[in-house]
Amino acid sequence: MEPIIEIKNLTKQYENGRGIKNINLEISEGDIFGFLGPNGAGKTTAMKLMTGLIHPDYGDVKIFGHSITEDYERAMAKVGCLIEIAEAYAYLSAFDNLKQLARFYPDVDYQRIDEVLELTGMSKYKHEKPKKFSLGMKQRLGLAAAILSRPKVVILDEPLNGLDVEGMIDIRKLIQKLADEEKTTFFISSHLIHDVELTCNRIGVIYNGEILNVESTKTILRNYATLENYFVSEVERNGRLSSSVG
Ligand SMILES: Nc1ncnc2c1ncn2[C@@H]1O[C@H](COP(=O)(O)OP(=O)(O)OP(=O)(O)O)[C@@H](O)[C@H]1O
Repeated sequence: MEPIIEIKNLTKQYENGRGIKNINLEISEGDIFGFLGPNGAGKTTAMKLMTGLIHPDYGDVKIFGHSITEDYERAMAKVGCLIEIAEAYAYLSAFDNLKQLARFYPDVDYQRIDEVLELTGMSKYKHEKPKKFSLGMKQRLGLAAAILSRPKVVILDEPLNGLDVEGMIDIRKLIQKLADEEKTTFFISSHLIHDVELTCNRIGVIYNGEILNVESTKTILRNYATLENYFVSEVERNGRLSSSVG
């Protein structure tokens, strides 16, 4: 089966020398891929490159076979994303925010707006304005916006930021439901080990701008019992490798 997202030799170095180096990944249809790494590992950088918000120094990302650098519109046609803080018009209601976005999609009607508000637990705040929302409520609205057009691929940067336990469970269930029932493919970054373990079926560990390993959650749990053990082991193994090389 052709991968839905193909990342090849993706490299971006900021002026201060930080960034990501030579990332290679293939994501298949219906995967809930967890991009796990500590603060500053390079997750947001990779996701900004994947969604064309910044340009790579080297390498490319293909989504449904279309290059993000050469054929941006086609590559992004079936992609929904939420990168960094969810932006919304502070003085428009949650519903009106989504209505603004819906203008770009001919087949998104008011019923669909209500549907995504319901799916993300935001129906009761439908007529309230984001200026009064908590971080968790803004995240939920951002997620509602990301899935509004029924995208086949959803790219989410730290989607659980600011959510309480109930919120995390709700959003996890929503992600799994969309992956199961609609074969939506998810690419999710997180530094929350426990949540990645519960949500994702494949996991890539990123550390210091490089991918250390990619493995199915099942295999990780069979061999290491917990994702935390695996993560520590991968980081240590890599540390030893780089020190022995250096
Ligand atoms: N615009 C920028 N200019 C210079 N350096 C940057 C820039 N953006 C990010 N960096 C650096 O690149 C590295 C990767 O940052 P990035 O935001 O991609 O990490 P992250 O894994 O998303 O971290 P977090 O979990 O904290 O959001 C960090 O060392 C960061 O300081």
